[in-house]
Amino acid sequence: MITLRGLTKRFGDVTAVDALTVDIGPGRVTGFLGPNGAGKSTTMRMILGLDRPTAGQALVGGRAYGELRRPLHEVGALLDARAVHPARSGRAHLLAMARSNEIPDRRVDEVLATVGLDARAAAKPGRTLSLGMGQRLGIAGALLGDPPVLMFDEPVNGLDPDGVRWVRQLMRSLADEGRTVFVSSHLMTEMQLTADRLVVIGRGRLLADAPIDEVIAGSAVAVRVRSPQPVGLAALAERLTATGATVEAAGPDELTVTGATVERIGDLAYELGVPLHGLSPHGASLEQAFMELTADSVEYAGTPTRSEAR
Ligand SMILES: Nc1ncnc2c1ncn2[C@@H]1O[C@H](COP(=O)(O)OP(=O)(O)OP(=O)(O)O)[C@@H](O)[C@H]1O
Repeated sequence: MITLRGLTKRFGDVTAVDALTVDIGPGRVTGFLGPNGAGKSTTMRMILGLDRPTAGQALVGGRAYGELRRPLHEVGALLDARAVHPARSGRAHLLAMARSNEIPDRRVDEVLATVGLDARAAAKPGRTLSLGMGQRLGIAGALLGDPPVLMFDEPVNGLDPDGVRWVRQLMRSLADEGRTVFVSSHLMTEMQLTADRLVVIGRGRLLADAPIDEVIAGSAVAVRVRSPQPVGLAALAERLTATGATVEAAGPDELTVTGATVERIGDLAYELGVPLHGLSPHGASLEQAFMELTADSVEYAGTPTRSEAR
């Protein structure tokens, strides 16, 4: 469990992280999203004790990082895949980490196998590693102490499609083992496939902390409702209109509703005894939800080109 309480970081005039209060729980993959400069890396650095909060707390398993007796056994992190020693081999890098944390050497070979780095790749000096190999090495380092809490900053950066799929499966299996998995990414589609829950920030402030489906549903412009009973559908349309929603016929057995959530429409249909054969947010995607949520917190908004504006 990661606990943030009023977590704040200021760099001079810039408030990078602004009173962030959130719990990142075990047994699931929590995605960490925000536009460039939103404060994601600073938050992760504070959790790892690399930046000192201006105010508030960042706790891992109820303790500040500095109070953890055996940090590598409590939290593992991949923050920057390029942060490997240029001359040292991947294996030597992991061995050094292991030995300074009383972790047996054989664990190094275990984690190298887990991340798919063979003996030849693990023997290469850090400066010759591709970004993808660096990511795998960084993930191996995070897993070394077999910690219950794992944090990954942009872990699929530089990976090929096989690598991306592998990271996705790894996150899932780590969460299924009951671990806390906190992962940042710019890639919405990747988050949509990987995360169970999302924490979204903009200009350091919390914008959303909810299951991914809820974040997406919250932005749905319209909901499609299909029923084999035209009379029931008309009654449902009437009730929805009375509650302020906008209803349009989308076909003989289908309505398009705006201004009401999927849950609200489902509940009303149930109340009225109208059988539904379809109830789906239409056109909603995480990308769209993200754009709506963060519209006011983008630091450097570009001017949309004509094709983007459509
Ligand atoms: N050491 C520092 N000194 C001054 N300002 C900093 C420092 N580190 C971060 N910032 C500022 O704090 C804000 C948050 O930066 P941070 O890197 O945490 O954002 P991010 O969400 O990780 O962004 P990105 O997605 O671009 O990596 C930015 O405005 C950044 O310029």
